[in-house]
Amino acid sequence: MTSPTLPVLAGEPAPVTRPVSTGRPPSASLTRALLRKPLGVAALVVVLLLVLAAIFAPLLSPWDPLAQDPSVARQGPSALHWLGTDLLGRDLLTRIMYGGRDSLLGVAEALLVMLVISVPVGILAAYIRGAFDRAVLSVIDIVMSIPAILITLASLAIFNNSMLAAMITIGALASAAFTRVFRSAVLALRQEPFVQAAVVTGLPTRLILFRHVLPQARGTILVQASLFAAATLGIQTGLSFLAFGPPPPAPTWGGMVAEAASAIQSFPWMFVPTGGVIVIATLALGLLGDALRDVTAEQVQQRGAPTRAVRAPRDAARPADAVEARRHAADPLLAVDELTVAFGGGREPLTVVDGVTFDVGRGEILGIVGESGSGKTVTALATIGLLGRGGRVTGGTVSFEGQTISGDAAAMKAVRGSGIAYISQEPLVALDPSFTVGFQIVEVVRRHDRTSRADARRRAIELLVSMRLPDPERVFRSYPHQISGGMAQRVVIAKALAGRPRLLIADEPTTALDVTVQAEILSLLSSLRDETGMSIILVTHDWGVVAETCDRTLVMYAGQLVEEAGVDALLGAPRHPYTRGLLASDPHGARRGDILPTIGGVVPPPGSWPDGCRFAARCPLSTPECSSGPIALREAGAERVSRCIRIGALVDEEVRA
Ligand SMILES: Nc1ncnc2c1ncn2[C@@H]1O[C@H](COP(=O)(O)OP(=O)(O)OP(=O)(O)O)[C@@H](O)[C@H]1O
Repeated sequence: MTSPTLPVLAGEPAPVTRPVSTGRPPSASLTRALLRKPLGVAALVVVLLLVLAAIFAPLLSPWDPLAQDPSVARQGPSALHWLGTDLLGRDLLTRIMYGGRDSLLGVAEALLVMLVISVPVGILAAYIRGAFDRAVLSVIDIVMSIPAILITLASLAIFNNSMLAAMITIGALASAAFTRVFRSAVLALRQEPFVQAAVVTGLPTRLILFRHVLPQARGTILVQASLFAAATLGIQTGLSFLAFGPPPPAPTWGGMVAEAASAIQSFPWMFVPTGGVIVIATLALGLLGDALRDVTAEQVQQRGAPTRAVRAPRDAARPADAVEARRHAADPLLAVDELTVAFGGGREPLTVVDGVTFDVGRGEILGIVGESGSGKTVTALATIGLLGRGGRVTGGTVSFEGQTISGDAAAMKAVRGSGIAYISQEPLVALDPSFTVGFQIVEVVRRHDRTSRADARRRAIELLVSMRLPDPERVFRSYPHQISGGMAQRVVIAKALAGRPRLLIADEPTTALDVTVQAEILSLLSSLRDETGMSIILVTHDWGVVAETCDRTLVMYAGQLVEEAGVDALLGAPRHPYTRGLLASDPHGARRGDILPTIGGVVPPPGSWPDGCRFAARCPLSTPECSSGPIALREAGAERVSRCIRIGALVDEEVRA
């Protein structure tokens, strides 16, 4: 018999699920995956049979569970009594079926209380964070330090042996540990691109939680619910074994085992069916939980690791660069001033973007280029307040249409979706797999236009049409996994445009697409700018994209802006050796048979930046002066700047070439 101890964390938290492409609505995929596990199916069938037998006991059994008949007492299995009779001649199978009502109902009560408390509190704590999260964590610590079994016994004493009171107490106390599990699951989900994409389209938190976060956490919830039910069944039967709960002659599983134990020498058979049903029910619930956990883990593996690992080398202490105030337009749409971003908490956060200043004019397409790790994406994400966990703006400001939005959560929220929209390089992960494309666009249209469902649907179709999609109606009805990468990127752009943003930040929007589709998407972005006057920030590695699409370009290196110029000027005559090196190694300009030049060495990682020019170690023009101290940005011609003190040598080489 299981001793009555409270279930705490029933195993490792299951990985959060995000269904993968299976050709079916993802809501069905967890069930279908479970049905492919024979042990999981067997466990599910056993649980269902036990529940049905308990519910329909009066219909299924011809015997009265309380009717005694001493003439047939202590009998083994027979045609009349399939599992035999007990010490007073009552049919054992009938009593087991009726007894299941009390035990299974008790488990259901505790489960309900546990879920009602822990799911919403865990999800809200992870999503809202801040003071609420801290308060929740403190309460969890306090509740988990309370000796649960004493409180359960006390509640039985206070409420006159009421099993309902005991089960409510167990559910409430166990909810502390499960709140922690669900909180962790949602913390991981918060980083998922489709949740971030929902945030960036300006959807309210309530909607994001119920439509996009809760359905994805269902795998974790189901796993924990099954494992908790298995543990609670042990407690419930343990309590009835100890004569808590309904008094004899009412049948209870624990009470029947106690009766069997009293006659273990004279009638050992009675122990087999009465103890057996508890063992089978507990095993089935446990196996069901295990199968669900396997299924959710497999789904997570299939979709790959969702978020980037945090790197934490030490940051070198450096004096701040003197960045000149530069404005290309009198009234820029977006003004970013000395933006500095760091990751990691504690006393030594790691700076990854360092004093970046730039504007975006109205109707302008601004490119941001640089090698991997130079800080392009972090700059773009910080602009719209979407830095992941551990990332924060540690200096500088971001202003949109003259209003400072950095450090002002309400202003940032108001601007997202309708002022600034964001699209990432992986369109498929930016779409919630649980909903059709149409539903997701309509949701954003309705949020911003506050219009009827029919009007929102019309506008969603119009948006899909304007994305030059071949069969917009079909795409509207499709789930994200049913469309190609190119179509998905158009859908993501349509969704981003649903709020009529004035600025679109496109982070490598064509990287995951094949060359033809890349060209189509870029031409689509250019014509959107021409037709709507929308500004665009285009983060890219590709000089071809810059040449064809952008008006002006920033070159970033090791967290800094190292050159900024109009595209023609930059491509024609770079004024930083890094830009020149990047252009020389561009495969677009290479001729067949030529060996493509590369820049020797690697970008120094955050935390290892030198005090002087960060490119000096890789620069063919560097002199000792380059490494003597921080290099400030300087004018390098009309409306262009460069962070290089060797511009003269660069120009000389250019003239000689
Ligand atoms: N979540 C994070 N935690 C810690 N460091 C991070 C995180 N995200 C980015 N970084 C670091 O910030 C620096 C800049 O990264 P970022 O993604 O902005 O570079 P990038 O120029 O956009 O590169 P890529 O072209 O490969 O996307 C890198 O050194 C990166 O390791």
